[in-house]
Amino acid sequence: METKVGYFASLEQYTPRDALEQAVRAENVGFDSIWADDHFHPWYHTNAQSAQAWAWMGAALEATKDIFFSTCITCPIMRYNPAIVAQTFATLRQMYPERVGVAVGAGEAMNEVPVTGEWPSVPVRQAMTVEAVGVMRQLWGGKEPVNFKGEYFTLDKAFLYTKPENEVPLYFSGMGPKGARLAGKYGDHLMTVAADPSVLKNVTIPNFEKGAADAGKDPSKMERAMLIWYSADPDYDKAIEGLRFWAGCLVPAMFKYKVYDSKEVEAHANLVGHDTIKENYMVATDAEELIKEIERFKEAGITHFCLGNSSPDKNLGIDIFKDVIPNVKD
Ligand SMILES: C[C@H](OP(=O)(O)OC[C@@H](O)[C@@H](O)[C@@H](O)CN1c2cc(O)ccc2Cc2c1[nH]c(=O)[nH]c2=O)C(=O)N[C@@H](CCC(=O)N[C@@H](CCC(=O)O)C(=O)O)C(=O)O
Ligand SMILES: CCCCCC(=O)CC
Repeated sequence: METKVGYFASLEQYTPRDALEQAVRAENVGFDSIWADDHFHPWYHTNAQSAQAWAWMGAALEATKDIFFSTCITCPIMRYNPAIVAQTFATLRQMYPERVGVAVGAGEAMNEVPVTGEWPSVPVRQAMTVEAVGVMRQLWGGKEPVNFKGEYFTLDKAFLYTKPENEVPLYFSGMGPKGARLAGKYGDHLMTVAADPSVLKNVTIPNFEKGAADAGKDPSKMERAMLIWYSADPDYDKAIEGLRFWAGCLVPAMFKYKVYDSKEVEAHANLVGHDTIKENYMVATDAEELIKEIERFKEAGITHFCLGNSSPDKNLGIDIFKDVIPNVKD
């Protein structure tokens, strides 16, 4: 499968207008896709943003020429009703055929708790996500109004009048082994986050492939997309510190406990050392180093990169890919 290089235009880190300008620049540089985080609260507090992803996508699709867009990722089970997620992405895909996908996952406390007060366990949220995907697919494909009474969601003669020309490609996020299996079974493609390449190769991807095979699908035709942040700068220490905004994602407690106040997340993020940041994200002083990093993950089986630019100079962080993209494509 051909390698795709996508740009993650963060709505938590940059203003929506700034992220839109980055998307335009990234398309001109030759990226294959644009991905946007779908958040209510951000992963950092100081100077953070948190624009609504779907509103932004409409504007960004119009401002660009033909590049593919998806969220990375949307949680379709709590603050959003899955039927409304289905309607939103059907609308965007009808307006921009072949250019729109959606990625879904079981959610994060910082996006759901502030507006629902609820935070079910991981297994419950995973079961809700599976049911939500079923709801979305029934609506996208439905030629007649749909009645459905599930454990979590209900459709009562629900019909999508505005339909995409074909089904919206659905990336399913799996970070743990069970999540990856569900991604294979219920998604069109895998979405995951950067991890040790040996974990991706020996745990995440095999679980994804097993889930796909169990559902009678051919996993070799399904993308394995991965979000990873990078920072490029001629000054190595400056490049590492550029990634501070995302250091909270490296604190496992953020996923296990009900942490939803961005000031609290930031306090944890500020305790993360440079070594941990270096080990988990891509830090580079030139294009050559970025190419090597991407190759490590390609060897682990990743086929679609969603690259979050946390470089001190964000334009440099985009333009450097003129020298990276031709060298990582097969
Ligand atoms: C927590 C793991 O669950 P999993 O289903 O694998 O992954 C969850 C993620 O997909 C979501 O949190 C997702 O919403 C995060 N996310 C995101 C994900 C991604 O791949 C790319 C980009 C993004 C950006 C983004 C996200 N979310 C948003 O809302 N908005 C965004 O923009 C996991 O580890 N699962 C394990 C099972 C864990 C488990 O069940 N644990 C037990 C306790 C065990 C113990 O005590 O030790 C429990 O909690 O009960 C698995 O194997 O699946
Ligand atoms: C390990 C980080 C996964 C979630 C990242 C996120 O929500 C920011 C886009």
